[in-house]
Order: sequence, then structure tokens, then C-alpha cells
Amino acid sequence: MLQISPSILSADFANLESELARISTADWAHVDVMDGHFVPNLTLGLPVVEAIKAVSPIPLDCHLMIEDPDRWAPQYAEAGGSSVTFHVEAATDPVATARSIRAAGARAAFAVKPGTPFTPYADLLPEVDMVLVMTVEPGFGGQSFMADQMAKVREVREAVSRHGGEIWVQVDGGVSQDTIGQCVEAGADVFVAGSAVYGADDVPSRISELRDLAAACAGH
Ligand SMILES: O=C(CO)[C@H](O)[C@H](O)COP(=O)(O)O
Ligand SMILES: [Fe+2]
Repeated sequence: MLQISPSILSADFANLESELARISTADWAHVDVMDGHFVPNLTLGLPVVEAIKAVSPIPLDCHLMIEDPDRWAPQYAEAGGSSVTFHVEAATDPVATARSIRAAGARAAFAVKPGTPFTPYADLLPEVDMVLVMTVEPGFGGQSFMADQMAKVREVREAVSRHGGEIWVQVDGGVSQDTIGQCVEAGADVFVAGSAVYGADDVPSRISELRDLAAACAGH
């Protein structure tokens, strides 16, 4: 199944309830948590996740770009994240972190930055429900898509296929009408798009357009 996860990083932060209503036809609301340390940007934390969980029409896909995810990740699951993704570059014990997310009732995922290879983390697959391959350097929305990450997406898809089970492959950063096709061809099945969705005049139409383009590339 191909899924669209619009990033609220590009939404109007003064009106998050109505901004979430605009993406109600998407599969997930992607919530970028940045701490000003792991990345040079600061966004939102647990109280905001709790508040938007109460009003969101769709489940929250929390992408933690923070230090010490071992400590914080399960709290994002408890606060309402239905999926919680931590960065392997920040985790001290990724196995324990993934297990604590699942124990709190959420889907667990790990993310790799563009400069981080996947292979050393392939052993984590039994512990997670999704792998996020970053297609920009994490920290900011509206950056250019890094096509050179498609080799890594292929590698993750092959490892996931060999492993079996239902592990999703997510791409995040610069995903748009122009770039979603190559993500599908490389094997991604969950697409985060911030500026491409919230920058559109008609947000629901843009979500359908991205879905249709992805399905067409997948040959559906
Ligand atoms: O994790 C992120 C940045 O670190 C965002 O999810 C991502 O950048 C989405 O924004 P855009 O689609 O505009 O690139
Ligand atoms: Fe993100």
C-alpha cells in the first residue's frame, strides 16, 4: 500500500487544528520534532504532540530529530504518536529504543541521514515497522531532493523483502510531483511531503495528485 504523510512543518503553526483538517485525506500527519541540538532548528515537543493528537483526523507520524531518543521516544508514543521514528545517529541503544516505542503501543521506525549507510543497521529490521531514508539533510523544509539517496532506498527495499513481514520504507525531504516517481521506482511506499502539500493552492488535490502519481509509477 502506498501512503502519503504530509509534513506539518510547512503548515501555519498558529492554526494547527485547521491545518490538520486540510490534510484529512492523507494517511498520516508527519510531525517533525527538532530539538536545536541534533539539528540546527527547533520546532515542537511533547505538549504540542498531545494537543494536536486530540484534534487530528488522521494518525500522527512523529519524526524525532532529537538527541537522546532512548529517553524520549516512548514518551512520543504515549503522547499520541501512532508511529515514532528515531535517528540511529542519535540513539545509544536502538534495539531498546525501538522496543520501548512498540511497548508503548506505536509503530517503531529508525531514520538514516543522507551520509549514514543502511547496512550497519540492517540487523535492526526485526525490531521496527518502518525505515526512513532521508532525502535531504534533516533540519529544514523546502530543501532540494537528493536523488543520490535512491540507491539506499533500493538497498533497504531489498533487505526488507529478504527479511519478510510488513516493514514500510519511507522517504522524507524534497518529495514532490517531480520526485515521487523515482522514490516509488526505488521501492519506497510512504512519502513525506511538506512544502509540496502545504504550498499548493488546493491541498486535497495535491494529496490526490501525489497518490495518483505514486500509484501510476507502481503500475497500479
Ligand atoms: O524531516 C524533515 C526535515 O528535516 C521534513 O519532514 C521534510 O523536510 C519535509 O519538508 P519538504 O517536503 O518541504 O522537504
Ligand atoms: Fe520529517
